[in-house]
Amino acid sequence: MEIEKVILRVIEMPLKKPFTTHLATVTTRESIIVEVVDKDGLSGFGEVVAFSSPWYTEETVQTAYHILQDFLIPILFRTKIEQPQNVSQLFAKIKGNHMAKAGLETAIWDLYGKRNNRSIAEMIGGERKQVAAGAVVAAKNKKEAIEQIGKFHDLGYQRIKIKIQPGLDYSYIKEIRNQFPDLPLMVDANSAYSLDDVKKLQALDEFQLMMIEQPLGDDDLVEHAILQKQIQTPICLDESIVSFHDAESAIQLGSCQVMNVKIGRVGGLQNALDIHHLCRKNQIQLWCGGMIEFGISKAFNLALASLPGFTLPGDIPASTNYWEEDIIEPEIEVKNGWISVPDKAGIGFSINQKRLHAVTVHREIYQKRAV
Ligand SMILES: O=C(O)CCC(=O)C1=CC=C[C@@H](O)[C@@H]1C(=O)O
Ligand SMILES: [Mg+2]
Repeated sequence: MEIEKVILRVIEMPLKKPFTTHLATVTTRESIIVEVVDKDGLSGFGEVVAFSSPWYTEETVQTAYHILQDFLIPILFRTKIEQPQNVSQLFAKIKGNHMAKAGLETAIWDLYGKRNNRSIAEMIGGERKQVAAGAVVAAKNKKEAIEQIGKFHDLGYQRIKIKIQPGLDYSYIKEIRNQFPDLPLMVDANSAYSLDDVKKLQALDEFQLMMIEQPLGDDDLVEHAILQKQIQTPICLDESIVSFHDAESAIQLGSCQVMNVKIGRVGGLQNALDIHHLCRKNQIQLWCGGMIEFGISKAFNLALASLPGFTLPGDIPASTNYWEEDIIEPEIEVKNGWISVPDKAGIGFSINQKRLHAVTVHREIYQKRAV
């Protein structure tokens, strides 16, 4: 594949409702949409899921834009890409910046799929034709959260994830359990606790939670292994797993029983596949995490979640959960708690060019110079 042109678009869209965690509240989502164009004029699309500020990882829209423009795109123009599986190695000499790398690497996966008339799911070995819909409730207060849980429950979502922190945990979950005793429920702490809170976290064992996501430090593996020996609830890691090596170390240490895989956080689809194969071999359950992202990234999440090792519902809601109108068509729909995995070429969705244009706040074209 000869990439002739790369187009970077910064897009901005308000969320239908604020997304609140103890770290930050997201009301407007900024992302970079990456378009790679080959010599025949065919386009592939990827999405950089970094936020506008470094509250989840150290990356931001600005840092990712800089790394793409000044390093990754020039590397791409100097190299003939045989297949998308090789792109992550191509970027290996650039340290970190996983979301910037994933945005470009996934665009190349989409282009390759379109050129060869193969869906992403088919190219990566996906087996499921539909994946379970899962929702995240990140409301600003308990009352609103319980209302949202009721709505998702009625829509048939197969798992609800809520945000917890010290002071918003035991009584909050108890209230939810009183109203929804059998709801498949998990909690995400985004590193709000420390080993001083072991007793608080042990108390949550009474609620039959599916898992507790990232209770401790966002770069920790050792303390999570210590904690897992002291609580019944399975620990799931998110922020701590940014590479294949982290996943290997977490398994060796016994830091978790479940992992949330996000293509952006681990630096691309191939890295996510490598983690999938490792975790399958080591009986670590997986689910596909979300990044409050748009339909291009969610399309890759659908393909990833169709793999056999993704045994738990992920953060995969309908497009209408966050957006008045998504940038893909058709939009992602939940039917009786399930979402179909597209089997059309590439990401399997068309780009809603009118909507993409309407939400684009900055656009730049990078042309491969004739040598
Ligand atoms: O994309 C979704 O539907 C939810 C995403 C989500 O829960 C998160 C996105 C980014 C940071 C966190 O707040 C949280 C997570 O940690 O998984
Ligand atoms: Mg998380």
